[in-house]
Amino acid sequence: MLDVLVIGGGVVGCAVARELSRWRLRVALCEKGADVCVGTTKANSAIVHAGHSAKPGSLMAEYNVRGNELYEQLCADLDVPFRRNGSLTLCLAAEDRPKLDELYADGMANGVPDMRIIGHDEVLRMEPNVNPEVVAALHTPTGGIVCPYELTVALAENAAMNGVEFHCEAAVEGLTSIVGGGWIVHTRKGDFRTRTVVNAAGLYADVINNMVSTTLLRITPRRGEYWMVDKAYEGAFTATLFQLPSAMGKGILVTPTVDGTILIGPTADDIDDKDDLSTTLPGLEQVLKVASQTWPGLPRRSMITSFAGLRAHLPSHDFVVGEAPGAPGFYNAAGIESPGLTAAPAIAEALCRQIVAVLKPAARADFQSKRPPVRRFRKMSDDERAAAIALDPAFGRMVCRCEMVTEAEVRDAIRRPVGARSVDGVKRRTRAGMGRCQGGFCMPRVLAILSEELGVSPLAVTKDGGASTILTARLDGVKEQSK
Ligand SMILES: O=P(O)(O)OC[C@H](O)CO
Repeated sequence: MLDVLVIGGGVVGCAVARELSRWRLRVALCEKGADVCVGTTKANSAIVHAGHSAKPGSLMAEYNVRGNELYEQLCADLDVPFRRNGSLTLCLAAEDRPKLDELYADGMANGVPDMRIIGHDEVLRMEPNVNPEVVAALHTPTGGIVCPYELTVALAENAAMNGVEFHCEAAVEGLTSIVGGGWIVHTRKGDFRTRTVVNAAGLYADVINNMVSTTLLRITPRRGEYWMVDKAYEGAFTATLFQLPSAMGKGILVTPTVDGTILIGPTADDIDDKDDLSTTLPGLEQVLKVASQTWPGLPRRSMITSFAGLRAHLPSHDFVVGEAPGAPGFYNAAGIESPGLTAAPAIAEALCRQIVAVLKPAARADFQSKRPPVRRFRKMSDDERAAAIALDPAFGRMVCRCEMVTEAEVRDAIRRPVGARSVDGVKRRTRAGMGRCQGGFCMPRVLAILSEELGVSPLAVTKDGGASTILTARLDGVKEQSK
């Protein structure tokens, strides 16, 4: 029997699993998709929020500020790039100036450190490419940026190193309570008997909660559309740039990413379909229009891709974290929309504390807080590159030219714990396919390496699990696998 079954392999589920792995507990995680990080976590603004936008007194505010504090150490332990680039919330019209005071007051109430309201000249000294009509801005130096996939994969790897079992393509179909305590969780990969359950199912956390709790939840998918600007504009901004928030959220931002691109978006549209990740012409036009108010020089012709993500929005607009009413041993992490990425380490800390108080396990003396560093060719000096190639010639074979990802890195991403099993799995772990050509050059090579490493036909390799195979048939006389 398990001690804890975590449902959902997004950033919250993986953070909870990793946190629980500090203790002598038998922990497993089941994920509906073919990989971790394929739901809400895979498409968001990649921001570590300072915490001034959350309503004082809310769980969002509490976990935002605490999560932000935890980021430095967490990312250092997991070898995940994280930058405290600070954020500016811009006031672009004189009549809106009092709104900055309100945000500042909320930030103070939430315990956000070192905030300042700065005037037009100082904003432009800090960010010369910002709209020169800016009136003033709230500067929050503790704001940061992180890559959500690198973080989630790293959390999963580290949890697996510490004994957590991962089961992908294991969608939950039902739960049965066990007389005397505990749950049987019925999944597409079989039944799991467990003393406790953590529901971190993202957009589906309401469906899972409603199977067991006396308090029903209803999550609305709130779609956000984005554009990604080419790396040629790296350095255009240092800070994350928000405009003033509205009833639908923090609005369309402009932010550097840890990988050198610039992300703009998201829109905020409530929709019905929890899986509808389509982009729309009006949505993408809206992003360009609003982002141009922040960045008048926005290069419309330098977008390398567009995408949409879905936020798991509850009408209360707050996180639901803790044991669910009427369901002993069943813990929710539901309604985790923005600032969920920021809050994930703090939600994990809180849920782990609650579960440990009930199960009373001993701490693991052999917990390994660090995962083996990832060797990223693009970040090596010339001497380091030469040494890496001398030891492993696969570092000398470039797979993705845009992002400088070598064969050695692709193989490593497949071989690591909770390793990549699809082309997009490799992309999320290495950035192969995330650059200017969006995989046009590297995808066949990644596919061939996956086929070789996994020992399957190239015809069976998928883009992102399920039925998403890429090749449809073998041509007579042509070898299946190119080397
Ligand atoms: O509009 P919000 O409040 O859902 O925030 C989304 C932002 O991009 C922040 O991550």
